[in-house]
Amino acid sequence: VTVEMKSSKVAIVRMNRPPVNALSKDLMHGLRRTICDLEDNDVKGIVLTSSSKVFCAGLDLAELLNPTQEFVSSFWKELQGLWITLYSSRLVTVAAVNGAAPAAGCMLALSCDYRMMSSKNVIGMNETKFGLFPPPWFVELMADTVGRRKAEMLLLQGTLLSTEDALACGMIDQIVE
Ligand SMILES: CC/C=C\CCC/C=C/C(=O)SCCNC(=O)CCNC(=O)[C@H](O)C(C)(C)COP(=O)(O)OP(=O)(O)OC[C@H]1O[C@@H](n2cnc3c(N)ncnc32)[C@H](O)[C@@H]1OP(=O)(O)O
Repeated sequence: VTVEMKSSKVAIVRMNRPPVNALSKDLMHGLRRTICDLEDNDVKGIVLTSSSKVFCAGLDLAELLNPTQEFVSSFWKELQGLWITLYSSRLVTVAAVNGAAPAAGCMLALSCDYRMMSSKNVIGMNETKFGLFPPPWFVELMADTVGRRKAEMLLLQGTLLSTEDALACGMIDQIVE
């Protein structure tokens, strides 16, 4: 995770785990620590974005291949901790979605106060496409953002929306070129 101060009050927080910012346990820990440190330093707002062409590919599936029970438990704790920290942050949080944002990548964006997204990208929770279902708090985030029925349809079908369709249903707030 890298931090660039745009002024004394606004920080650009970039996920920097090539090639796709898959959320490993370490990346989730680093993100949470970064947000907490900025909160402790009188910063007012952050822009969460990526240093590569993918915003965030969601959870690191490689780390979740044949894990021990202990690892899954600590991974899950880190995921929940990151979500609670970002969602409930006192900072003004803006997601600048500058690449694909599937699954937990979408969760990160939906946990922010405002979402802008570049065109020709995709965002959504596609877990059902590979036999998983998003955790309940992912579901609530989506329902709070786009409405319950729309969320049900998107989540059941594991739909990834284009930037334009995401704007049309309120999943994002603005398209930025
Ligand atoms: C304990 C938890 C239990 C349940 C949780 C349920 C909730 C789950 C939430 C999730 O987030 S699951 C993850 C869902 N993510 C995806 O479906 C995204 C999959 N990836 C893609 O669609 C694409 O990779 C892309 C993000 C659109 C980027 O495409 P691009 O063409 O730019 O890159 P490429 O596909 O060639 O990938 C490069 C490289 O990265 C590896 N990769 C991609 N995604 C992941 C990932 N999520 N985890 C780990 N690794 C990933 C991919 O395999 C390539 O690796 P390689 O170069 O070694 O082949």
